[in-house]
Amino acid sequence: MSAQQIGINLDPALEAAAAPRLNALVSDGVAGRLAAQDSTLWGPAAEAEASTRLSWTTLHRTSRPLIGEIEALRNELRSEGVDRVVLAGMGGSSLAPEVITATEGVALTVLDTTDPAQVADALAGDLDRTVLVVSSKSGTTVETDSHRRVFVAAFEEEGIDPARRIVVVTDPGSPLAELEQCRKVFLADPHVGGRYSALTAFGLVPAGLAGADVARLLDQATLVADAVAADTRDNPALRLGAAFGAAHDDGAEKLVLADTGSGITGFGDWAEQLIAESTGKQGTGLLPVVVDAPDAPGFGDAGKDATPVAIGPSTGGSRIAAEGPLGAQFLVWESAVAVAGRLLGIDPFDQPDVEAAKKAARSLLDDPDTLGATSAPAAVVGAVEVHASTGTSAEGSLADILREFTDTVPDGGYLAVQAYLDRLDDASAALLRPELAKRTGMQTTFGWGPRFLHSTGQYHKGGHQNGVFLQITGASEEDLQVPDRPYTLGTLQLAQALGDAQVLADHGRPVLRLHLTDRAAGLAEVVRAVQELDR
Ligand SMILES: O=P(O)(O)OC[C@H]1O[C@](O)(CO)[C@@H](O)[C@@H]1O
Repeated sequence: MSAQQIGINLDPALEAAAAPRLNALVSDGVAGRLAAQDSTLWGPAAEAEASTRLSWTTLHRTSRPLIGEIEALRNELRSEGVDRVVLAGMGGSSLAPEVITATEGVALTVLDTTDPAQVADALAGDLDRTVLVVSSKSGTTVETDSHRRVFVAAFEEEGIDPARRIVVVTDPGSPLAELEQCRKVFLADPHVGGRYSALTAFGLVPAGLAGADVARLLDQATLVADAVAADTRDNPALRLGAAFGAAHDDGAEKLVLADTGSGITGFGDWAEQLIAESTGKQGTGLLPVVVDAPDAPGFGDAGKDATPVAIGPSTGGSRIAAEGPLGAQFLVWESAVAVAGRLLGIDPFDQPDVEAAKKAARSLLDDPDTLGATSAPAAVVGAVEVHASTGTSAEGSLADILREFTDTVPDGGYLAVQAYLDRLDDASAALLRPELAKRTGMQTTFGWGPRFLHSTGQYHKGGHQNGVFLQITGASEEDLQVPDRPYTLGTLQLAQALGDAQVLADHGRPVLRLHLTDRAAGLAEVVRAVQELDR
């Protein structure tokens, strides 16, 4: 493979619009300065944060010693018959290993949910063969802490010593770094933020333990590293970053990502967090819209507010196409988003609005009565309870309610579907994205809660304030108590939905929550109602 194998193709109009930005980036020496970890690239306000966030530019070299350690532990575990890997981690602590293993066809069970049924499914796997990787940079993320607690209890119940079956990935100094009940702690480089951590221990340990060839990823990144560090007009990261900046400034702030035959599985979900959490702040940013394929609604028919981006070869509808192997794409996209941050005038390394939703969820958990009161429905239609925030109506049929609600999306705005459900058993909820996009003609995103809170959640609150939010929550047949905590997973899941809805409403954004009292029947009713909408 040569560096040329990572190609960024732009349509001629975007190429022309990006050219002045590309020239400025080259003459400012941005690529070389980024490779040298110059924290002044994003202005004085961002300098302190950036000075502890740039080690990702050299991970293709500095992560090498990890490979042997991972291999040794994998061999040890396998010799004990432990070959099923479950990963507990949110956002940057699970998205990279998920795409790495999916691309290689290697099995990895990812827990980035508080849905009781989805967690129960992971617990129902063969625990005799299971190792749990607990990944958290901060060591304090509530979802990951809950997963660890339920797995410790389940291991103990089966007579399995949790200290032999838990592997930790965390930053030095985090509470998890001190965890006694674990087999091994991998300390990651603390000078890399979660969404830039694909080639640190956060990406490599779970993927490598599951059986992925992680050395190859580092090789792929190495082959493109010189091109990414070069202050030249054909630098793929500068080209991609300049195109993002030009598209944004032209009003096409949404990046519609579709795989066009890249050979990578699920790259959009990883890129979604990188783009949204890095750029969606101070009322600006790039909104990633991940779609199933180039023929999905929103891609080929994108309007002036959106840029169709092919992951893989260009297609008729794409304006940007990024081709190359996964390890190279990680480095190119991380660099491009950092460059776009400079062009947009924001700090690409903080996530100032994520904390607000966490805080609101925490205070709801502290006061379960409020949780009960907030969940009284404004209307009930079959198996669907309707909860509307100020400014949205709960009158008429489900289709009427949805029609009136989607009409509140402003010109050039977007509709976000947020499903706090089981992404395996309730997978059909994802159909709502193409259905709504097709019938409303609006850019529509879809996210599983609480996973998206660590991804597009930052943009929703911090980015362009033109989103309208459709939450779907559902009753759980069985709930799971979180050991030594005063809440169940189901309560936590609801508090997360209500907490985020509260913060969105505080930002003046319309929120409609549909609660499914019977998940299958309720989902079918919602899909039917959406199908009654027309443009
Ligand atoms: O690794 P941690 O500290 O558990 O955090 C998980 C995720 O939560 C966030 O900090 C904020 O949502 C992400 O940036 C990060 O990837």
